[in-house]
Amino acid sequence: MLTFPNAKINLGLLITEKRTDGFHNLQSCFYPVGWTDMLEVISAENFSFSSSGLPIPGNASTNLCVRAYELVKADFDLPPVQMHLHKIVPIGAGLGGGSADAAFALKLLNEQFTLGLSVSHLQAYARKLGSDCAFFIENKPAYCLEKGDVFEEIALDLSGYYILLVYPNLAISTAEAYANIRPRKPEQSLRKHLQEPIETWRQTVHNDFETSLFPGYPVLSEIKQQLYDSGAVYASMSGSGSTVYGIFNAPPLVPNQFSDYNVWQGRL
Ligand SMILES: C[C@](O)(CO)[C@H](O)COP(=O)(O)OP(=O)(O)OC[C@H]1O[C@@H](n2ccc(N)nc2=O)[C@H](O)[C@@H]1O
Ligand SMILES: Nc1ncnc2c1ncn2[C@@H]1O[C@H](COP(=O)(O)OP(=O)(O)OP(=O)(O)O)[C@@H](O)[C@H]1O
Repeated sequence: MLTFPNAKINLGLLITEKRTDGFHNLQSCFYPVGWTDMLEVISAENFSFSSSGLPIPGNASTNLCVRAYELVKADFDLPPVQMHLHKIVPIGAGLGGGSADAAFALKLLNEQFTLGLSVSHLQAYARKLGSDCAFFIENKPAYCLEKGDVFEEIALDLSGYYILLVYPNLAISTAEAYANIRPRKPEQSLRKHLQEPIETWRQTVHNDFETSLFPGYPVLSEIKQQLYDSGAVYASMSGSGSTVYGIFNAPPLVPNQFSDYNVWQGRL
């Protein structure tokens, strides 16, 4: 069976407090985007995992797809499988790519081997693999709280808009980005701002990681400015970086300045 784990963007991201478990509570709207990896799982004599496309740092045995398989296998009599991941979504990019691979592996195993796992059961497995993972089980726009793994409905429909994602070939580790952040209680409601017209977001919808990362990586604020100069109605860094995205009313022309970067554009 073949599946296409997609990326996400964060529309606003407030880091509100450090938790006693070392993680941080946040508020953000997660929104799926169409930049995808490819993951194939077929039954086999022995278990194996391979990957192609972008090189994935670390040992294959710790790949999140393998960890997803092992997690389910601990509870179910899963047969051996051959897993192949073709990695396209940049890594250390704030796009949740690894988390999507893990969540889609869980969903695929559930379907392929008719395990009968419910959405909440799949989300419980996903939470064990990473904070961003649970979002990708339902994979629909959601207002996220706590570690980013507790969801509230949000009526937000950006279909009709276009997005340009710009990864400046700069991997930022999520753990390091969090280590340099100063949490703060929100003064205004992100949820309320997101319900207002997108043209107002430039003034009201912020990603707290921009404050801590932009001074050290000026290329990020340059890309954001170039996106606005190219006509974006809203532009921001996603997650803990380094991808910066712009949302447009019409398909954008990719500025020449981005020719050395890994870019993706499509409809929202
Ligand atoms: C920045 C975001 O992408 C926003 O959507 C996520 O919060 C990151 O989620 P993720 O990549 O799934 O992160 P995890 O793999 O769970 O954690 C990586 C590291 O990031 C830090 N971390 C992550 C999530 C969170 N809510 N608080 C944290 O402090 C922790 O140091 C953790 O060890
Ligand atoms: N399937 C996978 N895809 C990407 N990275 C993976 C995967 N499995 C394990 N990893 C490990 O996770 C690390 C990347 O984690 P990190 O959270 O920084 O990036 P990400 O998954 O691209 O998403 P984000 O930047 O949004 O958190 C890689 O360096 C790699 O060691």
